Amino acid sequence: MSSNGSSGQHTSVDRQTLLSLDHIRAVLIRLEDTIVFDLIERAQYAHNPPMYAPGAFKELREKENWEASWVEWFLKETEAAHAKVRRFDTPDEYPFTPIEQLPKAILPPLTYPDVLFKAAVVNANSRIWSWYRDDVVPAITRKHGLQADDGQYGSAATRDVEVLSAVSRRIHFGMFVSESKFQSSPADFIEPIRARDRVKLEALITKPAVEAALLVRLAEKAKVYGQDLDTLLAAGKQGTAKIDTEEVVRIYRERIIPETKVVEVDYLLKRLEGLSEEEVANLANRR
Ligand SMILES: O=C(O)C(=O)C[C@]1(C(=O)O)C=C[C@@H](O)C=C1
Repeated sequence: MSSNGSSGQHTSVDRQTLLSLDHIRAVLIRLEDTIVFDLIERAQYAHNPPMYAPGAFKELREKENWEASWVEWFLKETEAAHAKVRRFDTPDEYPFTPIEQLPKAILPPLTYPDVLFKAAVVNANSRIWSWYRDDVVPAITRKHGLQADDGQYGSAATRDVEVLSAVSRRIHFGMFVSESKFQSSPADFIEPIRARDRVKLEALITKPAVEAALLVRLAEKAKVYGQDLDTLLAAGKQGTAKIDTEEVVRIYRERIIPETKVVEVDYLLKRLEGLSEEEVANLANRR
């Protein structure tokens, strides 16, 4: 959700656009490209297990007083710079580092249109980090050998931070999807929210045709973006693909889409928090 950069202190996209499902889905589709490219970038390097193990580098412990992993330290360093330029002031960006450990923005805050219901905002980054570390990284780097280590800890961590940022943004966009769906028919959601009925809420937000089309499109993107055009053009034969198409599709199917749905449902469960009976009744009567 970029700002217009002017001194007017307003952002460029209005509330109605932000809540339009077409706009939201266009953002999600664009993020597919970013995520596929970022995965390809990370897949150039080996798994490098020490990067993900807490306390694995004595230099980090001694020089930076940092006991967690190398990648988490680099996330904190990167996010500290980004916090200063207001990245986490926008309603679609959430840090992996606890916000209280990050510096304040240098410039005064921008005003964003009130789109999300503030009390319902969720942060899924600790779960995203766990499955990225334990599943995504080993899967996309398997071609270098199981648990292989090429010592490229800086380059690989830079790519990790890029993948994690794009995946996190994509997943937290689920809150905009939820708000949009809620606004279009609040009455359908109120009862399952009050009954804490996750299954019913998940059924209300799930669109199997959208998911199916996404996975088909994604397979094509992974195939096209991951092909070795240099070998094809120079030698007239297929080179080695830069990424396993099926792995990219699996990561979306088993991780990214389900996590987006968890965020959507978690958001909805908190969507009525702090509202009076009258306010909920008004929502229920809105068509
Ligand atoms: O596009 C939507 O309606 C979404 O809720 C997003 C999304 C996704 O993660 O891509 C998640 C759930 C739906 O079943 C379809 C797609």
